[in-house]
Order: sequence, then structure tokens, then C-alpha cells
Amino acid sequence: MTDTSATASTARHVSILGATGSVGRQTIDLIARDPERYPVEALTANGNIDQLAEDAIRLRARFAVTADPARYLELKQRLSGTGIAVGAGPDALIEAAERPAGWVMAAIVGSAGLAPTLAAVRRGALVALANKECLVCAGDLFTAEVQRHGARLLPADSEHNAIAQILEPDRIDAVERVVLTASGGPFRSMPLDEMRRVTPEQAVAHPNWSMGAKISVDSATMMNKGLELIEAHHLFPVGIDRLDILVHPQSIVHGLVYYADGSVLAHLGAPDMRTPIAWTLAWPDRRHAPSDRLDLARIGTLSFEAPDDRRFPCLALARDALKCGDGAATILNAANEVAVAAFLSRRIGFLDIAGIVADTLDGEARRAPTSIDEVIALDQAARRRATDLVAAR
Ligand SMILES: NC(=O)C1=CN([C@@H]2O[C@H](COP(=O)(O)OP(=O)(O)OC[C@H]3O[C@@H](n4cnc5c(N)ncnc54)[C@H](OP(=O)(O)O)[C@@H]3O)[C@@H](O)[C@H]2O)C=CC1
Ligand SMILES: CC(=O)[C@@H](O)[C@H](O)COP(=O)(O)O
Ligand SMILES: [Mn+2]
Repeated sequence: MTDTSATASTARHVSILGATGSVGRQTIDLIARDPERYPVEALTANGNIDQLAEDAIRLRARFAVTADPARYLELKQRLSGTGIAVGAGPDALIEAAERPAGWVMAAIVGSAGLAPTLAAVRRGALVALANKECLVCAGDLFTAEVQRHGARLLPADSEHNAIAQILEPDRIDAVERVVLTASGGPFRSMPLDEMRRVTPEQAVAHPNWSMGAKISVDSATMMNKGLELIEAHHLFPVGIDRLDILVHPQSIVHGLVYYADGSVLAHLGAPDMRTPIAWTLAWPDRRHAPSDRLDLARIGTLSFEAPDDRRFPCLALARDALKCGDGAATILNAANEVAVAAFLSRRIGFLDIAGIVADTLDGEARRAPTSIDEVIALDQAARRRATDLVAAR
């Protein structure tokens, strides 16, 4: 690595895994404003070949990859004569992550991001982590790889980014509580019976953030906050009992740390992912970002309430999975990915998502995975069971 202490005068070579998604595009928005500082090594996508090719050319990337082998020729054609190398499929995704960029944005959605993110970790890169699912599904085995290879995870998920900014690493013993805020999503105050009938269009209409479909549904079920609880457990070693969730509909306060002397440090910012992404890009410095500025006088009121586990059972499922250990989080995440995809394609109802996750957890034989290969095997077994449960609904 060449740039772990990049300063105002040094360039930081970057790669973006999941460059065409919501986080990927906002990362590109930042780096495209300062191309001299952020030369682009590799960009990856899945099906959005037009966007990938356009950005690869505009940012002079060296390598562009689609996860879908069937789209290889299309991408190659789009980039012919540009000098940009082209790849497709799982091995090419890993090659993109292995290329020598000091900073890598992990923004593929779902556990599909695990192998390429690990490839970046294994060469000791600075990894801006948006893809929470890879940390949830591989847990301690993932963080052990980070330690072993001297990599550094820079949390890009807004709440974890907030906590990373306010948690004093030498004062962990004096931390009473770490609190992640949750917007409550589009159905925060909807009666349970009405939730039964909500459509994918309603579920992806997040009140504060513009995000990909999968995480938007997770916010609507509040599984997103459950996944984030597990993510926080792996990023911030304060112990499960000191991690809490607080509903805050405005998404202005992103995280809080309660200290033993009664002090509470909070992180505030407009709901604009370019702020946490900019923090990871500039780390350990801080740099100007074009994000929305917070105008508290205009906002006027911030409100808070306790989460409702009865209407949002995914919260309890995730907390239980975290407490159980033994691969439960891997199963929870895999089943949730299958159930959310089924809901988005209208094969199950909104409330079935939690049901599929609960039934998959009940039915899957659990043995704590002892290697990444075992994580992948458990993830696939849980997907098969969840897929059968979807078909049976
Ligand atoms: N959006 C947000 O504000 C936030 C997102 N996150 C997390 O960041 C991650 C990305 O979220 P978001 O940007 O919203 O998601 P999007 O759905 O908008 O983007 C996902 C990206 O992953 C690519 N992709 C999809 N499937 C695969 C696959 N099987 N293999 C390789 N690449 C694939 C997509 O390519 P293509 O477009 O070509 O299909 C796209 O580039 C998620 O883990 C999410 O939880 C965390 C905090 C905030
Ligand atoms: C922007 C971000 O970090 C998302 O994870 C966001 O937190 C989703 O909103 P919810 O609080 O509704 O889950
Ligand atoms: Mn978040």
C-alpha cells in the first residue's frame, strides 16, 4: 500500500466495488470532482453496463468488471479502443479488488460482496465498508482477516461512520452505551394489519435516504437496523449488551455514545451519504465535501422514540441471532436476502419476510463456521431452505 497516510499533496488510488449503485455513484460523485487526487484503478458492476462503461471512460479507470459473464462481450465492445482492461465473473471481481488501489469502496449489495471485499482486505487495503452484509455473514472470521493482513475497515454505513467519529478508542471501558439511530422507515407508524398489504413501491420509498431497493426494504422491515446492530458488534468491541437502537424519524442524529461520566456524544449531519463516504476517502484527514449542510433552525425539532419489536420482528430476530452466535447471523442474512428478493418480485407479502427469516433460522442445522468456506456453505444452505419456504407460501 502506498497511501495509508495520504496528505493534501498525495494521490490516493481508488477502486469501487459496486460502482453503479447508490453508494457507488455517490462515491464517484466525490472522486470525479478531484480526479488528480483520486486516480481510479478498477470499477465493478453487475448488469448496468452502460453506466459502468461511461464512468470507466470518464474516470480513466484501468479495469472495468461486470459480475455477469454473459455481459462480457457487451462491456468489451463498449470499451474497445479505450485501453481499459475488461473482465467478467467472480474471478474478475476478485482481480478488481486485488489491483493495487490503496483505498477500496466495498459497495456491492449482499453477501455477493464477501469474496471481493475479502480480496481487498487480504492485501491490506483501506476498505470503506458500505456492504454490511459481508461483515454480518462472516463476522469474526472477517475481522480476523482484517487483523491478519493489517487492513483497515473505515465504516461508510452512516451510523457506524458516526460512531467511528465519536467513540474514543482509548476510553472503551468508560462507554456505557453505543446507540444507533433508525429512521423507522416508511411504515414507522403504520398499524401491523396495514403492513400486510404494502407494495414493493411503498416499501422502497424511504422517507430520508435515496438507496438501492434491497437496503430500502431492509429499512422498511427494520432488518437494516438489525444487520447494523450485528455490524456494530464487529466494528466496536463494547459488548452486545451495550449496543442499542433508538428510533429518530429525521435521520439527523446518526449515532450516540454514552460515557460513564454522564456525557453523551452525538454525531449529526444531513442525511447525505456523501458525508460518511467523504470521511472514509479523506481519512485520516478531513476534506471539503459538497454534501447538504445541516440547518437546525429550519428543521426545528428532532424527535426520538423506542423501537417497536412487535411491529418490526426483524429487530428481535437479528438481536437473537447476534446473541446465539454459531452461524445464526449468516443464516439470518442469507434468508433475508432471499425473502427481500421474493417480496420485490411480488412472490410473498411484506410480513412474510420476517416469517421466512424466522423459519429458516428454526430449520437450519447450526454449527459455527470455522472458515470462510464454511460461511459460504452455510450461506448457500440457508438460501436453499429460504427459497423452499418462499415456494411453499
Ligand atoms: N445506499 C445507501 O445509502 C447505503 C447502502 N449501504 C450498503 O451498501 C451496499 C450497497 O447498497 P446500494 O448502493 O444502496 O445498492 P444498489 O442496489 O444501489 O447497488 C448495488 C451495487 O452492487 C452491484 N451488484 C448487484 N448484484 C451484484 C452481484 N451479484 N455481484 C456483484 N455486484 C453486484 C450493482 O451492480 P448493477 O447496478 O450493475 O446491477 C451495484 O453496483 C449494501 O450492502 C447496503 O446495505 C449502507 C449504507 C447506506
Ligand atoms: C444511510 C444509511 O446508513 C442507511 O443504512 C440508513 O440508515 C437507512 O435508514 P434506516 O435508519 O431507516 O434503516
Ligand atoms: Mn445505515
